Amino acid sequence: MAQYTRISGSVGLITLKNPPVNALSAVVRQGIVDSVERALGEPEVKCLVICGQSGKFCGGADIREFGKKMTGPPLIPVFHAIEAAAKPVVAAIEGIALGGGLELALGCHYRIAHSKAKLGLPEVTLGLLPAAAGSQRLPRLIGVPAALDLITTGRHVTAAEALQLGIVDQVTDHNTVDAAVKFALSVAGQSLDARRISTFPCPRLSNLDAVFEAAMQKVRQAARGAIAPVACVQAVRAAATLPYAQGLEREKELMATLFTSGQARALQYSFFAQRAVGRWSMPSGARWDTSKPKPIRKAAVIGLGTMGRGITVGLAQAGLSVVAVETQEKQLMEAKQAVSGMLERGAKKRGVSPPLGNISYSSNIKTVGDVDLVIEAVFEDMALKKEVFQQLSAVCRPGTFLCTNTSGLDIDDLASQTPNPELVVGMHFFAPAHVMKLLEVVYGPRSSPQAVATAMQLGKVIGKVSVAVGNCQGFVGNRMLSPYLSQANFLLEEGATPEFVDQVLEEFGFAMGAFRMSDLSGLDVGWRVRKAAGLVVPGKPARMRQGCRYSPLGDLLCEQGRFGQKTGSGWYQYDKPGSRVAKPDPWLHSFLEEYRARHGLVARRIDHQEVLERCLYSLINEGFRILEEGIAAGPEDIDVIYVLGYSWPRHRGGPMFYADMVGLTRVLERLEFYHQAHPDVPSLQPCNLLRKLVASGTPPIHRWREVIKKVHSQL
Ligand SMILES: CCCCCCCC/C=C\C/C=C/C(=O)SCCNC(=O)CCNC(=O)[C@H](O)C(C)(C)COP(=O)(O)OP(=O)(O)OC[C@H]1O[C@@H](n2cnc3c(N)ncnc32)[C@H](O)[C@@H]1OP(=O)(O)O
Repeated sequence: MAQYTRISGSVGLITLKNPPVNALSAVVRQGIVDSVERALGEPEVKCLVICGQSGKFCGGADIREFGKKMTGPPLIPVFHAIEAAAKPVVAAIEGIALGGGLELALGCHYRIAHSKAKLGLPEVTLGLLPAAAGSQRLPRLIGVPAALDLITTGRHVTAAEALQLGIVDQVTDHNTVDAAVKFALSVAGQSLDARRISTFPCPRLSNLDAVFEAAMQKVRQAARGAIAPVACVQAVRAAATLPYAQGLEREKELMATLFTSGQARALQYSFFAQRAVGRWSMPSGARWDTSKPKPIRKAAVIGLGTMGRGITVGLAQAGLSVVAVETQEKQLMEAKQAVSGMLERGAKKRGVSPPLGNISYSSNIKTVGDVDLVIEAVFEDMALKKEVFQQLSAVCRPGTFLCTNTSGLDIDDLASQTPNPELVVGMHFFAPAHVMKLLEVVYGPRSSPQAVATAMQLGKVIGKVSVAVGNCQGFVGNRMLSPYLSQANFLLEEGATPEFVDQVLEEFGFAMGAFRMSDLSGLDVGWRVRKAAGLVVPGKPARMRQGCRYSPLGDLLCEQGRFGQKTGSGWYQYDKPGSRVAKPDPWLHSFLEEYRARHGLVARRIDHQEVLERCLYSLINEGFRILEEGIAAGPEDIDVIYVLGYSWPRHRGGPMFYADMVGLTRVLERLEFYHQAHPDVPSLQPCNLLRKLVASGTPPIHRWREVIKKVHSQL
């Protein structure tokens, strides 16, 4: 609702009340209309102030209303009524003014913001555009280039930047509502002619076409097929070239296409999924709301390779004390220098001082005796990790949580090295660990709910989106990647090139195709895993292993020292080791031809559809297996992992959401088709849960959990 009160005798105060973020639901919109009408009708009231309760101005339109029948007054006329008011209306912005929240403020005559407030038009991140006149008012207020930046990226700006841009009129460190009331009283009675943004001409640009061409090129490059950023540029162009009323019409037209699009659905699903994963649960019944995390003040990181360094930076930046341990003195010195550099660069970006003093470096593992939690980040080798865990058990004080940053090793096996396996969990970071948002928190059968809650909470403290997953080889992300990469390799055997497979996957929206990504991560990583699993038979590149089809192509490249970018060659060639520009490699093409000839394989024409379906549906099928086994609690967990950790295009929601969009029946049919053609590839065999979902009438994704529960109860 919106509450109307009179303060200081002559100020009408409208307070938006809709926890948690005062979103503009139908009731709130109606409340604003009623309150404005009332304030304008009261002769004693000289001015109005609009604020939000609990220190939050407004988080925008109520996203939960999208897709439902619209009720209540639409936003545009509400904001026009405010702008047209004959008495000054001041927005008192505390906390947030986002999307419709900022558009509401732009409808007001003045804006006062608290210094800690954040403002922005993030609609583009939800597959929309600021269609409550934001795309028309903002360029008129701050000019086209700045408006294009804010609207196409959706980035939030601080109050200081908002002041500099001209979005707000004043910033205060004190009580914002008091400041707004004082301000409103000071301007009461003055003409409002120059305060109605919709009447402003859009600031002229001499190079208008060039500016919009450049903006369009930039968004198309960054958008990976997303349509909202393009529509945002078109809407701002309308503001720059058309009278306000016509610009509004264009805004409406563009919004109409976006509003019902699959991309908007996917992005809004992704928004809620990212929040839903915080409400984790384990098959044991342990849950986020019944498991209390222990506060972590001091942590240790063991092993200062690339991952350990990034984790140390993340912890220190979040204000924790960190003991960073590396037993090799030379490595320790190098790591210290690298970590300090990372902290300094990060601090410079954020305009703060680097938290160098939060870290103490040591070459002795005994120095971790007084920490609350340890993150082991040594080389991905089980024997080495076990040794470290035995040492940690001897030196850590009782109750210390022992976490391992493994990307797929058995958590339970590691836990068995300690007298307190309940304190052991996996914390699978993604490189670069101080940048990537995703953290897989892996629980073993003996991990305590408190250990899981603590790791999940620590992830949040260091700015990660943490997803709790069960223990299995590769956990969720890497396990699903395995059939995807296998299919990509099989396609090469059958006639495709790495460039073609990557092109199809990149057109779908991945930042990098399977081969470019493998070259970046290092081909030796998978090689080591396959060796440990007994799959690599040097000198004998047979195409079957353990009764299933196997492609030794990756192993053969590794045997030649082609590990990807770092060695200057892999699936592609690079100018020099470490170079990032992948070029098609004639050597690889002849290598593939020779390989096919040696194995009696005849290259055939493979089309886009086959590449996409085989790579994606095999990955999705593994996702269903993961749900069936209870390794992930719901499809949202998998989708968040893929969007944040594996560059799955956000506007496609994630693999499980994509399967829902394509239609489960279609996914099942195509898997059946490909499995018939490749009966020796078990990952193409549709899994039980997928069949059950189709048999139970293909319920929409938000109802899959009901079927999963039934499957679990039958196991
Ligand atoms: C045919 C044409 C039809 C046209 C129809 C036109 C209608 C629209 C017209 C105009 C365009 C206007 C569009 C918008 O305004 S879209 C919304 C823009 N706003 C945002 O994108 C903000 C989204 N929220 C956030 O970024 C964050 O939540 C936050 C910064 C506000 C707060 O962050 P934090 O403190 O970390 O809390 P949480 O993120 O965990 O959120 C708490 C809780 O609140 C829920 N929530 C947040 N924002 C909204 C919202 N705008 N609507 C509904 N619910 C919201 C969030 O989901 C959390 O709840 P939980 O999921 O249950 O955990």
